[in-house]
Parts: sequence; structure tokens; C-alpha cells
Amino acid sequence: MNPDICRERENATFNTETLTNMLDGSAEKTRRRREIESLVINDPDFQHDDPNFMSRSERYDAAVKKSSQMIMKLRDYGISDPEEIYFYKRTARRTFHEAFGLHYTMFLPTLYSQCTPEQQKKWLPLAENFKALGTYAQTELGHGTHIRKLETTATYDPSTQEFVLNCPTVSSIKWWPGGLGKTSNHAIVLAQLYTLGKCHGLHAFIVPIRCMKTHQPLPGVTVGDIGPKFGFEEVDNGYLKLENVRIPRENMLMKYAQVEPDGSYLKPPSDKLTYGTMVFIRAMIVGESARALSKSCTIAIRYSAVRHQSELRPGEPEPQILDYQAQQYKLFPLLAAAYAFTFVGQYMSDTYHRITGHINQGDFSQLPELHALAAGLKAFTTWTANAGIEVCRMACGGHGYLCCSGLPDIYVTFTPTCTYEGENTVMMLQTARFLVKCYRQAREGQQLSGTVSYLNEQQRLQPQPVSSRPTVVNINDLASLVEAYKLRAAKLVEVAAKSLQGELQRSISQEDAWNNSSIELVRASDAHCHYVVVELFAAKLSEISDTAVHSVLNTLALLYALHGITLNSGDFLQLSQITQRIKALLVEIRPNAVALVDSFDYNDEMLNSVLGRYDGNVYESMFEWAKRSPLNRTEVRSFIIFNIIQKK
Ligand SMILES: CCCCCCCC/C=C\CCCCCCCCCCC/C=C/C(=O)SCCNC(=O)CCNC(=O)[C@H](O)C(C)(C)COP(=O)(O)OP(=O)(O)OC[C@H]1O[C@@H](n2cnc3c(N)ncnc32)[C@H](O)[C@@H]1OP(=O)(O)O
Ligand SMILES: Cc1cc2nc3c(=O)[nH]c(=O)nc-3n(C[C@H](O)[C@H](O)[C@H](O)COP(=O)(O)OP(=O)(O)OC[C@H]3O[C@@H](n4cnc5c(N)ncnc54)[C@H](O)[C@@H]3O)c2cc1C
Repeated sequence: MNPDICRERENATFNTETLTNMLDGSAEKTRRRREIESLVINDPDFQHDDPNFMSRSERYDAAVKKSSQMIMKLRDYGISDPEEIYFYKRTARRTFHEAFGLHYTMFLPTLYSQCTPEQQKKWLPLAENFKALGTYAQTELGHGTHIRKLETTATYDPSTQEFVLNCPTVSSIKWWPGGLGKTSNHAIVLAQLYTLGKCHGLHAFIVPIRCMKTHQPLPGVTVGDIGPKFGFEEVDNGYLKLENVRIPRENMLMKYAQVEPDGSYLKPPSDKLTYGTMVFIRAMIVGESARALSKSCTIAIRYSAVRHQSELRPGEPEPQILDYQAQQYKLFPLLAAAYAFTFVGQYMSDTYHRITGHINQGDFSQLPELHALAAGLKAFTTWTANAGIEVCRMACGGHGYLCCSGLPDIYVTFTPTCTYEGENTVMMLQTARFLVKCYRQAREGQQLSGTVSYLNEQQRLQPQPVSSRPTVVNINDLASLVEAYKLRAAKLVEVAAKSLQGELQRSISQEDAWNNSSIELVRASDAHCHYVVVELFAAKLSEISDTAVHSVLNTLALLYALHGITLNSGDFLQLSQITQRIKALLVEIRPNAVALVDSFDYNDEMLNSVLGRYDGNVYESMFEWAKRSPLNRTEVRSFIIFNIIQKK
């Protein structure tokens, strides 16, 4: 064990196990999570070649093999709880990405949430037993964001009681779905429903695409892999063209909207229920932001504790790079954000399950808030985490650029979360739509509840506009900082609403007014989400009874809130003391930095990083890893070089 990293752990002011238990929910939950993780880590079937030294095809084949093994093993171990399956797969995913990822994350959840009981009876046994292997095919070459303009059609034929599916143009070819190219034999296809000559908009259909016996594409189906990408090398994101593909009427997902045998159409209670799976994944991605950022911080902070470089004082030994204030300023606010997002991820998951419970009971009243919250927090947390991973990589200097640091893979795997499940700017604009609506309701005297209740206060405090009210912040008091964030959010929502109003007064259309105000609208959503994160971090502190853990998390919460103010100082009144206070907080966090990342409890197998190793023995491991590069298998790799040298 590296002596530097041992000393860091000895100097921590709190018990890492207590904090890990709190993050997991209880000591028992930590025990069970670790037990599931060790099933993977100690399994010889999961000791495989490093994918960095494999070709794309080899990686795909290995991923399919591992994914199939996982299915068998989960069955053998009797693991069926979704959260436990998730722990198992998360551990197995450490060095390869699942070939059946979309089956679990979107195909199955869509069947659970949008099938009638009769449909569930037919499809769930097939899907849960992996006979029907599925994906979610919504995006087309021409449209990903503006899904109302998707061109794939499903036209009902009452004479045969079938839907006929077509992708009539090049731009209507389905493009991107994970696992579509080579793996899936079924797809949930989002298509424009036509019945009795009328279009009823987007609906979801279960479409068999490959024969369940031979795995050959079915008649009318053209399907394949879209080629290499920035990351996710193992995954066969695919294309799909449907030409006169007939499916039975019962293959339309009919929990909400229905087509009767004679072709008559029954409307759903809300036409946005078709979009439910996207809301689910957006809600889950918030927790993924926390995990990607906490992993990156673990690597960068552990490495910064063992890496020595330059001089602080002439003649003295080189310090740990973690002792540089500039290094702390890069990493500790991200560490604080990783904790904040962990709590926000838990809140988002609980909120999703609570509100979908109400939706299942027929109460749709909270759907707009759920959509706005999931869209906004998905965008807010993925943007921060995405930028943060890159900061962590650069904070490791040159070694952070090596694949064995683990950071390049975390980055290329995480960065598409800013695009998929709703491009982030577009998601922020959806949240803004909700915020402006709420602002107007509050102005009309309606009492708002939930995360937007702060907009009620603007009504109470009229006639003085929010934008002219001074912000007085006690920088040592979290409650005061929450108030400052609240006021900033109220101010920026007001600015956005007024911009819209101003544009409309110039008698331009609603749509143009919206486009001309989109900078203000995105800023309003960003401020709202930032407020929600700070508020939830502060609320979490009130649940913590252990004094030492409370104290260290309070320091992190203060740093998160104050650092956010410095990044957005134009929106707050400038406070000259804030930078001084931040410097003091960095010093306070310094002795606990390694213990705080230890508490995330990533073991070496999951972290898969030579720089972030628990024992700190980074250089020996880097040298061992380099020796395994295929380019090192022979001393002279290219005779072309050899010939050039000879000629000279
Ligand atoms: C407790 C622990 C539990 C552990 C559980 C363990 C289980 C673990 C399982 C899973 C773990 C998951 C881990 C996550 C890992 C993620 C990996 C997933 C891989 C994903 C691969 C990628 C897949 C995809 O990308 S699929 C394609 C996604 N595509 C999109 O997102 C398209 C984006 N576009 C849109 O959503 C829409 O077109 C739009 C919102 C931009 C606009 O829609 P439009 O119809 O045009 O609407 P508009 O006119 O603007 O608005 C009309 C009103 O409708 C409201 N609205 C819009 N959308 C919604 C919605 N979804 N819900 C509700 N309401 C909506 C909108 O606000 C308007 O309302 P208003 O009242 O009229 O203002
Ligand atoms: C790795 C990966 C996996 C994916 N997996 C799947 C899958 O399994 N199934 C599936 O169906 N899809 C999948 N997708 C597709 C993904 O959902 C879309 O790429 C995503 O929804 C964005 O749509 P787009 O590509 O059309 O971007 P565009 O909408 O073309 O975005 C381009 C730019 O235009 C801007 N823009 C667009 N509309 C507006 C607007 N209204 N206002 C302001 N700015 C706007 C955006 O902000 C962005 O800057 C995947 C994508 C990736 C990268």
C-alpha cells in the first residue's frame, strides 16, 4: 500500500463506512450491494481480456457472450429485484458495455408501463426470458428531437386487423437505437398511427424484426449496424427500414390509446403518456451523472494523493499534487457536486416512482412537473458531470490521457447522455416552458406547490420586481445560500417571462417570441435546477445524525453553493468574501479528500483505473499494462520503418 494514501486515510475526520452506509441507505444495503458486486468480481467468467486491446468486432462478440452469461447467472443466483439486477450489471459493465442494454433500460420498461394486462401476459414472459430481445426505435435519420415530425407510419387495415408499417423516405429510416443492428429480434417502433384515413400522431408498436429461430431479418425488414462511434464500441446501434411490414392489431401498445378491430380510435387520457419511457430514463440518468462524476473524482483525488510534482518551497521534497490550491479548486467543487447529485439522483428516482404511482391510479395532475423536473435535472447534471470528467482527466496530467486511467472510457461513455433521451438544450427549454407557465399562474394569484412554490413569493412581494431586490447572503449559512439561489431562480424566470412578453408586444408570433427569448429561457431553467440541487443537498443534511459525517458534508454543501455563486456571479450580488471563504473550505476539505472518495466505495475492479487504485501503486501498474499492448508483442512491428532506417 502506498504510504501517502495510507496517511490520508489515517487523517480523515469521519468514518468512511458510516458515510457509505448513508449513501446506500443503510448498513444492510451496503452489505447486500457489496455481496452482489463480489459475485461478479470473483467470477472467473468475468475475468476477460482488456477491451482496449481488442477490435470492434471482438468487443461486440465478447459483449454478447458476457451479456448472455449474465442472464444465466442472475437466474442461477435468484436475483430478480430491479435494483439488485442493476447493481450486478453495473459491476459487470466495468470493462464492457452490455449488448442487451436497451432491452433492460427501454424495451422492458415500455412493456411494463404501456401494455394492457393481456399484452403483458403475452410479451413479458417472452421478454423476461430473453426470447424476445428488444430495443426502442424512435429516432430517425431526419428527426431525433422533434418527434411529432417522425415519418414512419403504422396504417391500420381493418380487413386483416393488422397494422402495416413503412419507412417511406430515406429520412424516415430509424437510426441510432442501441442493440438494433445485430442483437435484437424485436423493436418498440414509434410511428404515426393512421386509421380510417386519419392520422392520430405517434404511438408505440411491438415489431418483430428478426426470426426468433434463425435470427435472419424478416421480410420487409432492412436492418444493420450504423458503424463506429465516439465510444460504446461494443454496442450495435442500428438502422431499420420497414417496407409493408404487417403486425397484428394487438401489437400496438394499448394501455392508454386503443384501436378497435373496426379501426375506430380511442384517445388516451394524455397524449404525452407515449413519452413515458423517456421520462423514466431521464429520471434515472440523474443518478448516472452522480456515478460518472464520483468515479472520476475517486480516480483523480486518489491519484493526486500519490503523485508528487514540482516544488512548493525551495529545497523541500516535492509535495503531493493534492496540496496545490489550484488542484483543490479543480477537484473539490466537483467532489461536492458528486455528493449533491447522488442525493438529487435518489430524490429524482423516488419522485418518479411516487408520481407514476399516482398516474397508474388515474391522477395525471403531476405529470407536467415530473416531465419538467426530469428533463431539467437530466440536462443540468449531465452537463456538469460531462465537463467535470474532463477536468478530472486533465487534473491527472499526461497519465489521465491513457486508457488505463479509466477516464477516457468514462468520458466517451457518459458524454452522449447530454444528447440522448432528449438533447440538453431542448430539455432545458421544456423545463422553461413549465416555469413560464407557473410564473404566469402565480401572477394570476394561483398557489403553486412543489419545486416551483418559490414563485408564489414573487406575488407576495409585488409590486417591487424581483430583479431589483438586493441579495444579502450569509456565506456561512446554508439556509441563507438556499434563499439566494431561490431568489436568483425567481429573478431569472421573471427575466425570461418578461423577455417573452416584450417580444410579443412587438407583435411577433408566440413561436418567434419563444425563439428570440431562448437564451433567457435556458438560463432560467439552469437557475431553477441549480436551486433545486442546493435545496436538496441542504435538506439531506438535516437527516444526518452522525456529527462527523454531518460536518464534512456541510463543508461540501457550502463549497458547492459558494462555488456555484462564483461561476454565476453576475446573477448574484458580488460578495468579495466568497473567494476567501472558498479557499478556507478547500483547506477544510483537504484532510478528508481521499476518505470522501473512499466513501463512494468503488472497488478496484469496478473503477478499472490504474491511477485511482485503492493501494495507490500506480506506476508499477501502468508499466504492467503498457507491456500488454499488442504493439509490444514483437520488438519490430513494422518492416516499413525498418526499411526506411536501413536506406538511411
Ligand atoms: C430506487 C432505485 C431504483 C433502481 C431501479 C433500478 C432500475 C434500473 C433501470 C435502469 C437504470 C437506468 C440507467 C440509466 C442508463 C441510461 C442508459 C439508457 C440508454 C439510452 C439510449 C438512448 C435512447 C434514446 O435516446 S431514445 C430517444 C429519445 N428521444 C428523445 O428524448 C426525443 C426528445 N424530444 C421530445 O421529448 C419531444 O419531442 C419534445 C419534448 C422536445 C417536444 O415534444 P412535442 O410533442 O413537440 O411537445 P411540445 O409541443 O413541445 O409540448 C407539448 C406539451 O407536452 C409536454 N410534454 C412534452 N414531452 C412530455 C413528456 N415526456 N411528458 C409529459 N409532458 C410532455 C410539453 O411540456 C407541453 O406541455 P404544455 O402544457 O403544452 O406546455
Ligand atoms: C449513443 C446514442 C445512443 C442513442 N440511442 C438511441 C436509442 O436507443 N433509441 C433512439 O430512438 N434514439 C437513440 N439515440 C438518438 C438520440 O435520442 C437523439 O440523437 C437525440 O434525441 C437528439 O436528437 P438529434 O440527434 O435529432 O439532434 P438535433 O435535434 O438535430 O440537435 C442538433 C442541435 O439542434 C438544436 N436544436 C434542435 N431542436 C431545437 C429547438 N427546438 N430549440 C433549440 N435548439 C434546438 C440542439 O440543441 C442541438 O444543438 C441515441 C443517440 C446516441 C448519441
